[in-house]
Amino acid sequence: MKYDKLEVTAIEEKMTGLDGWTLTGDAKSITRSFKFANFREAFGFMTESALAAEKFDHHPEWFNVYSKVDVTLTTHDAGGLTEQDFRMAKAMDKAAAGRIG
Ligand SMILES: C[C@H](O)[C@H](O)[C@H]1CNC2=NC(N)=NC(=O)C2=N1
Repeated sequence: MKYDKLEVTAIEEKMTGLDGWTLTGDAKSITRSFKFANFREAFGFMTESALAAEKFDHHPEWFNVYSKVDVTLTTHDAGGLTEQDFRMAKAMDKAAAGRIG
């Protein structure tokens, strides 16, 4: 499935409904830093996110150190943001809910 790159106006509208995420200066990706109580919780979040990534065929760029997971979402195939990134952001928020330390 091919997803179209979103226009800046559509991105800005979507950002208003997405708490905690930041649009990067080039408007090609969104980022969020998740902090958990410990590594177990962080890895649980990553495991649940990985299953969502496979389901959506959309994979995060992420960097984990102990209880922190820094996430960047972008659609490599489109060279920017698509519906897939916002779908994945919501799935990751859901995976983090109740786990935030
Ligand atoms: C073949 C496969 O569908 C593509 O390579 C998918 C896999 N996961 C992906 N993840 C992300 N973030 N961007 C993509 O463009 C992408 N493409």
